[in-house]
Amino acid sequence: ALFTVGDYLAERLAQIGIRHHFIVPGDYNLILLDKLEAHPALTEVGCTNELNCSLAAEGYARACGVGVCVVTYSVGAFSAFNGIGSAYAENLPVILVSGAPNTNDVDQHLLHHTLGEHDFIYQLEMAKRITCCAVAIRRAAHAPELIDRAIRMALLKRKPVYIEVPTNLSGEACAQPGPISAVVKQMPSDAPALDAAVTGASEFLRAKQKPVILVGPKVRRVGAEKVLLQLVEAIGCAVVLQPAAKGSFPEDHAQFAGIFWGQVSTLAADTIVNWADVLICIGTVFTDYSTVGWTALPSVPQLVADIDSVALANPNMYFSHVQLQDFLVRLAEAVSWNSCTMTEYNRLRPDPALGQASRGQERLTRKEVARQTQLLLTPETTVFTETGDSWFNGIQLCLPAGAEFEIEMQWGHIGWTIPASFGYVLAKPERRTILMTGDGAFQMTAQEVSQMVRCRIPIIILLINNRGYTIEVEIHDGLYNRIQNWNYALLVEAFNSEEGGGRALGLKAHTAEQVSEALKRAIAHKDGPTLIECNIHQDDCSRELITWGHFVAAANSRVPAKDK
Ligand SMILES: C/C(NCc1cnc(C)nc1N)=C(/S)[C@H](O)COP(=O)(O)OP(=O)(O)O
Ligand SMILES: [Mg+2]
Repeated sequence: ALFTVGDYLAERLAQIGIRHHFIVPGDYNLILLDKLEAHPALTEVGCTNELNCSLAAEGYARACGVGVCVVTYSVGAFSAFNGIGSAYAENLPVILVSGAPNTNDVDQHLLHHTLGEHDFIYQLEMAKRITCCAVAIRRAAHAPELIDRAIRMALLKRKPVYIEVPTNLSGEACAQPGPISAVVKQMPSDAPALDAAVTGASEFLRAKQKPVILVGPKVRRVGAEKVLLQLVEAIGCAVVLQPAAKGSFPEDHAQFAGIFWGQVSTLAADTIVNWADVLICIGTVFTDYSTVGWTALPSVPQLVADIDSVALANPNMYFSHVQLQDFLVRLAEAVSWNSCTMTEYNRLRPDPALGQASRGQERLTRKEVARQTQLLLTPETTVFTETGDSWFNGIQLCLPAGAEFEIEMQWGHIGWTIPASFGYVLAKPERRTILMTGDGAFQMTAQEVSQMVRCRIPIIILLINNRGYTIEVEIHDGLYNRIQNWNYALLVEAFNSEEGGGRALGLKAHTAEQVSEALKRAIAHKDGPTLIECNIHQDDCSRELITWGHFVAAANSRVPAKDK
């Protein structure tokens, strides 16, 4: 049979480890979808809309390192751009493939699913702004070079890419692909830079007494968790995590000293950070949200190890092209033991707060839901926490060894957990996946529960119904933070169809007793998702959210600088 452009793309996707591709069909991508579906290693997964399609690919990339979503031109791609923004912000290689108009029509005719003008490059130009590489195939002969370039850049930069395929090229003859090693080969560190960075860093640290390691969200993105552990155990110092890095270091490790989040830190992490005389920042990202409105920007000198660079505070030096993995391994060999901050932290470590169980019939509280969620956690559990008070409830969880934690703190798209967990579970079906989401968030992407039913995915959705946008209320309230209340339990059961698929189970809980009953049923329900609507009072939110909200509101309301 003829080997085509669509076959080339299918083969490359399979070769980089893709086993599921997320799609919404449209007349510009149907031939391409046929070619992808024809590949034995690829399984097509339909999504209810392109926002969810791109977020499902983002969640898939969290589980297996790369994801792909295939949409139609403009009406599809514009919605998918939001999930691509998340992939960019979260350093995830997601490949956005968009169908496009027939090449014969370009600059000749006006076409549907376009802006209705003789302009066929606007989408490519938009994609360039939110990806590390955007290509549009205009002739079949160019397909191999363009496809390989885009995929290679996605894997090298850990950022999304864009590939535009006109509807009449997918089925055109195309060269066969050469070895995938040429596409996936990583760039090794520059040897002199690596040597100098390690020497400089170990001298810099030798001159310090109280080192603390601060782990950021990028460590997991380059798979550096194991070499991080080597460095941690070579120094012996206290280790704290940024909130978006939760899950990338074992919380049962003796050196774990909590989540550092300024005034809303856990386990007194901020006290040891404030005592340190040097912070070893590994894969860290300091934003208004992660620094509690800039009130928790560390002020001590830092050694900053990023994805492919190292920066020292003294001497003030910068080393580019030093891969994080290489640097951590070499630094672990070079550093000397210094457990002084660990000794000090062990004196500061707060006693474990034993959540008091509420009595069965009392009105349900946020704390009680968090307490019962904690009891659910096992080494096989993955927790997705949504932007909202769920962030603060999730961050407080103590993860047993092996438990995984996903959060989208940089992009912060409410509703992300539903499609992202759907994508994630397709790549990691063996894990028990639990979502902590809010009523406002759920209303953004609820349709994707329908695909969990269709694919019989037993995700447990803990929907905290506090009647509105509570984070926003705590930052700055107004009528706009009120939303229409839904019958969430009834809604998910509307996705059950006689024509097949699994079954969604919708449960309501108003008391502690009802939550524990519902959780027992959720764990037993394997043939599809279970949504447990946890009804709590609208003012019942974490004190951390209130504290954090005050500082973020203050940061948001700074008057313009004079010279602007
Ligand atoms: C509206 C908005 N943020 C603005 C926003 C608006 N649109 C998108 C896509 N993402 C966003 N973060 C946020 S955090 C709501 O409080 C979320 O409400 P909910 O899901 O109900 O959670 P809480 O009640 O715990 O806050
Ligand atoms: Mg809410």
